[in-house]
Amino acid sequence: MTSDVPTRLLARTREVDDVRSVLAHLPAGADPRELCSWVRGGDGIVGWGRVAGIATCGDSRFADAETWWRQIVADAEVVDEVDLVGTGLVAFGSFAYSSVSAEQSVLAVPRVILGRRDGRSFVTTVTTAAEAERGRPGAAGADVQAETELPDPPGEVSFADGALAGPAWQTAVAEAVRRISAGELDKVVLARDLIAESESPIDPRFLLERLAEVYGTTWVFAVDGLVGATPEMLVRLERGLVTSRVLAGTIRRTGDDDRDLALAASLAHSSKDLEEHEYAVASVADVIARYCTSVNMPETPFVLHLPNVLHLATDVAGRLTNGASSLTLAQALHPSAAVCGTPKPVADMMIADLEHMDRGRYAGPVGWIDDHGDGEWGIALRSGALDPVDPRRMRLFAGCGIVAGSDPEAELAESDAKLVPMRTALAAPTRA
Ligand SMILES: C=C(O[C@@H]1C=C(C(=O)O)C=C[C@H]1O)C(=O)O
Repeated sequence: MTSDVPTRLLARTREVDDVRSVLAHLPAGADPRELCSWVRGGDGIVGWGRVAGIATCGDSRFADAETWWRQIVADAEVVDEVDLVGTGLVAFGSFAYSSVSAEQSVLAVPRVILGRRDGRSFVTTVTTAAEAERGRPGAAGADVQAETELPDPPGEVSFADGALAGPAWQTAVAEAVRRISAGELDKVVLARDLIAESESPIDPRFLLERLAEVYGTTWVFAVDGLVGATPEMLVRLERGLVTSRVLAGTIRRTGDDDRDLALAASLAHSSKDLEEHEYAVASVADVIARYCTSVNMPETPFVLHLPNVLHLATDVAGRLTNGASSLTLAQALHPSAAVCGTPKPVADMMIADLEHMDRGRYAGPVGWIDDHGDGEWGIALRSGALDPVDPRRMRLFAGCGIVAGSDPEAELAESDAKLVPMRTALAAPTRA
C-alpha cells in the first residue's frame, strides 16, 4: 500500500458561471492518469491534478481506502459555499475486481474539481495546509480555465485478441454451460479482453467527449487511466437515500427502431434473460436489505435502451439505517451477480479458471466519495485501461452472464456489442 498523507487538506467550493460542459474544461497537457471524470448527461464532476492519494491491493483494499479517507476528512478544512451533490472535498476511486489482482486500487483527491448540476456550476480547489502557508494559490480559488481545444484523436487504431481469441472464449463459455448444467452453479459472468493499439498516445479527454456524446444516459468515467461509459450503478448514497441500478440480460440493437422495439418486448419475456437478471437483483437486494429500511424493489424489470444494446434493468432503493459510507456499501455489494455469478464463491473460482486473465479494475467499483461519505459507485463496464507504460495501448473489456440456456456464439456476439462504445470512441470506423 502506498499513500501520501499530506499535512492537512484545505478545500473550498464556490459557484462559478455555468460551464457548457465540464468535460470541455479538462486541461490539455495534464497527466492523463490524473484526469478524473464522473459525468452523466452533462451533469457531474471532473478533476485534475493530484493533491493526495492511496494505492492499495488485496483483500483489505476497500478497508485501506476507507481508513485513509476518514483520516483525510477528519484532518481537512472544508469550506463549501454551494452544498450540492459533488461539492466539498471529493476523492475519485477505482477498485480492482479481485482481491488477488496484481492491479492497484486507487483513491485520489484532485487539485481542482469542476462540477455541474441542474444548470449550476461549481469549482472546488484543494491544497495542502503546507502549500497554503507557502502561498501557493488554490484553496483561495483559482479561476475556471477557458474551454480547451478539442483533443486530438489517437490516429489509426488496431485491435488484437487479449487473453483468449474469440473461438477459445466460446469454448470457455461452453464449458461454463456444461458446469452449470451439471449443477455446479447457477450463473457465471465470463469476460474477455481486446488490446487496442493506436498511432499516437491516447488522450482520455478524447474518449470521454466521444463517450458522453453517444452514451448520454451512462456514467462517463475516468480514474487513474481507466476510462469508460457504464450504464450500471452499483450504489449511490445521497443524504441517507441508497439507490442501485442492476442490469443483467442483454440483446444487441439492430439500428432499426421497429425491430428494436420488438426485441425489447422479447427481452422482457425471455426466460433465459429473466433468470440471469433475477440472480443479479437478488445479490444486490440482499445486501441493501442489510443496510436499509423501506427497501423498494419493483417486481418486474424495465428495458433500458442504450445505443448499442438493450438491458433488463431494476432500480433498487432504500433508506440507510447505520451511517455506512458509500464506499462501505460498494464493498458490501461487490461483486454483484451481474459481474460475478451465483453462488459467488463458485462463480469466482470459475472465472479465475476459465477467463485466463486478470480483470484488473474492470468490473470493479468506480466512482467518487465526498467528505460526508456520500458518493456514487458504478461498475466499471464498457471500459478500457490505459497501459501504464505505453500511452498508445489500451486494454478493453466485456463480459456476459452465462446461465444453463446460454449459447456460446450468441454470447461472443453480445460481448462484441458491449465492446462497441470503447471501440468506436477510440476509432471510427472500427476495424478488426
Ligand atoms: C459484464 C458486463 O455487463 C454485465 C452483464 C450483462 C449481461 O450479461 O446481460 C448486462 C449488464 C452488465 O451487468 C460487461 O459489460 O462487460
